[in-house]
Amino acid sequence: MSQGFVHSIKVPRLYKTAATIVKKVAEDGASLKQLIYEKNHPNLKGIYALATTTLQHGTDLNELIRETKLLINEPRLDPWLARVLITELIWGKRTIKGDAKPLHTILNYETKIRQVFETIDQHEKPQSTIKSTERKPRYVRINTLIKKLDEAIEDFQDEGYIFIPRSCTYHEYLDVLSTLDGWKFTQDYHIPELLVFASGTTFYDHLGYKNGAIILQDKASCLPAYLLNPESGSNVLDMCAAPGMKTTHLAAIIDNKGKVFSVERCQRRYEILCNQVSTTHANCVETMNVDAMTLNENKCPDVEYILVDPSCSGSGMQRFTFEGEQSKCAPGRLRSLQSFQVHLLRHALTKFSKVKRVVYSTCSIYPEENEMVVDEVLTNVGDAYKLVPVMTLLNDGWINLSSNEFKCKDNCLYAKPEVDYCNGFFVAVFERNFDVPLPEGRNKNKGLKRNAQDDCDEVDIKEEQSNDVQIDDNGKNLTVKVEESDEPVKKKRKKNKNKCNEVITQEVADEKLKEEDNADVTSKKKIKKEKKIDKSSGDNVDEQEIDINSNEMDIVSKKKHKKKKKDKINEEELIINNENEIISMEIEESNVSSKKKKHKKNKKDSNEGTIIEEGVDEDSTSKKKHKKKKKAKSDIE
Ligand SMILES: C[S@@+](CC[C@H](N)C(=O)[O-])C[C@H]1O[C@@H](n2cnc3c(N)ncnc32)[C@H](O)[C@@H]1O
Repeated sequence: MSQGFVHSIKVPRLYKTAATIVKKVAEDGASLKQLIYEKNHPNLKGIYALATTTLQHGTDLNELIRETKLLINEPRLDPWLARVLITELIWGKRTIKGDAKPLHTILNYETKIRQVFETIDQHEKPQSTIKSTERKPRYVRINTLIKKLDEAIEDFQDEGYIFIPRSCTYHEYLDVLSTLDGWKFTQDYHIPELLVFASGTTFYDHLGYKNGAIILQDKASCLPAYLLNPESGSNVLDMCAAPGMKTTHLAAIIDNKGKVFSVERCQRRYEILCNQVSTTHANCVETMNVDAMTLNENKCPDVEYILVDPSCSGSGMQRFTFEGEQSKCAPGRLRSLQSFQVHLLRHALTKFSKVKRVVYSTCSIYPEENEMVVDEVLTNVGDAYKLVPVMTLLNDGWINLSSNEFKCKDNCLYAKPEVDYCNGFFVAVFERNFDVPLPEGRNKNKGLKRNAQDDCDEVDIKEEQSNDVQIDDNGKNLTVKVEESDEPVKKKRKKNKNKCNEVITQEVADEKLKEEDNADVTSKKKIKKEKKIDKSSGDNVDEQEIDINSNEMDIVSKKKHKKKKKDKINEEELIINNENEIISMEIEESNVSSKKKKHKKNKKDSNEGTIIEEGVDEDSTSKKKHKKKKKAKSDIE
């Protein structure tokens, strides 16, 4: 630990509070006024002025930060606080007083900032406010396993919401969304059970949310299950299931008739999945804590529909940040993700002889994880599958499609936040041609060295990114990560270590297949769990890249030592994503076990549900809040 930096001088509360408010307004579309009045601060006027000015100069601030490379060179500096301080320096009092470290950092850049400011001023850039299109509406999926859609709409009307009937065309619908405010709500143009409320509408205290009747799920995340559209009574496989948003959507689509095999490799996320399944009364779901690459027809018989929604870069989730440009995904990481995605999708397409339709989705906007994955797999499967043009499935009501430059042409869809008012997303729909036999041979995994820890990490990073976007202004059990947004990915991954630690190669997968064919499934699961826990206590994985090479092994063992130390002092921070409705929770070991108990209890008493976003025990909440406060405090200092 660095000895030179003393965490004693606090950032003035005015700046700290303004930064928190700006963040919430920019990312979540929360109401500025409401947030201001919530704050019990002697200088409300000052905060209001500072926050509004910061928001008004969003574009200029982005440019100033980019040109000065401020956040690149100062990764510990909270970006929101930086914006507030620059605002004070340029448009406010023109000076900042105080001895806290972030203030000094900004002052060190003052000359540079002013120089850049001169140039952007000369260009007479328009000073923008946060555009309404940058605010994501609040999507509420009605869980039709618990409540009928028309009843839900009526209930909301009884609560005072004003229903705008479903639009006739997609363009008309987008117009409605652009003006959706206050108490208005409407029905999604494509997905009937999805209702859309004004940005910032909160439901964390809503009874329906608590009892699983309503699910806060972004439209993008609803598209895969909607497009897979399994028939009631059929068997469905969700290969990458946690935290279970799409699994439970699938269960609702088949009306709990048939079966959803819901597979999650990471144990920590598996527990969350089980909780979500139980809360939402998705009784047709059979959860499996295994690697999807080990699945076959014996384990998941008669599967006709498969959803492949693998870990990805999460680049589609970053739009709602204030950042003008996205943080780029390292090429190595992207390659590794792509290779993993290809293997998983190919497995889905080739190992289940009865499958009719497979949907592949990512919340990435990189062609490397989308068109390029689809193209590669299409080459492997030949004519045994064809892509269904998504445009026809959506009755011509979509705007952004995959690129014609690829083999998959414009058959797949992209959701674009600035157009579709939802997260960035990609979906491809494959349909089986039973006239052509499936290609023979193994799904070779040579060079594929992803492990369960990687998956937990990948998702966590994505979730953290999306969490920055999704924080609810009501904030129940949500973490406002003011200080950490620019923390390097490497560090975040370190934080999110958990029990899963299983290197998956083809050899391992094959061995598992053999073993499992001979073993009773339940006892096998137990053994696996024990194995994982054993490994996690001694092992560790490289935190930077998924492809571990021999040089990195040294680093790994050093990290082992560091991590052990760190683990003792750090509580585990768990961020759950439904890729859209995110919750950040700090979970202590005890919570994990109490969750397990809770899950068991829920199974017994299906009327009592725990809520995924809230999945923390009530009595531990205040403890966590305290810890959270402490952490935020020390970080900002
Ligand atoms: C994008 S998330 C899935 C989100 C989920 N479909 C939902 O809608 O709630 C990807 C998940 O796949 C899991 N995963 C990654 N590789 C896997 C594998 N080989 N087998 C099973 N699960 C895997 C990750 O741990 C992660 O939870």
